[in-house]
Amino acid sequence: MFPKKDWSTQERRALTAIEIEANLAQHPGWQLHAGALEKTYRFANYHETMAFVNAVAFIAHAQDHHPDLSVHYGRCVVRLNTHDVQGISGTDFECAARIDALLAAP
Ligand SMILES: C[C@H](O)[C@H](O)[C@H]1CNC2=NC(N)=NC(=O)C2=N1
Repeated sequence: MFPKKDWSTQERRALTAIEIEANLAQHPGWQLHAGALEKTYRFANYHETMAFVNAVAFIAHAQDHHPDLSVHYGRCVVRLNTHDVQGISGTDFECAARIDALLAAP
């Protein structure tokens, strides 16, 4: 029903610490924490938080890249890493940008 594709244009390899720093500078609010990219999104209430969570799940399915989500009443913590390279890849940053775009002003 929902399209799924190998969407990443990124080479599947672990980025170096310098590459991660350079990418973080282009992705406001994201930081490296315990081996993953992490960002906390805040919302007015549970309903808004869950709307965000469901939109992220839709992206994750379509892109076959699935962030860990920690869901709270007015907050969702998103964590991204790439299992097969045991690190952070360009795919993680691409996914981070797509999640941020959900909340960008039209
Ligand atoms: C086979 C499949 O593409 C992989 O297992 C995908 C699935 N979703 C994933 N999600 C995340 N966050 N990292 C991965 O490395 C990953 N790998």
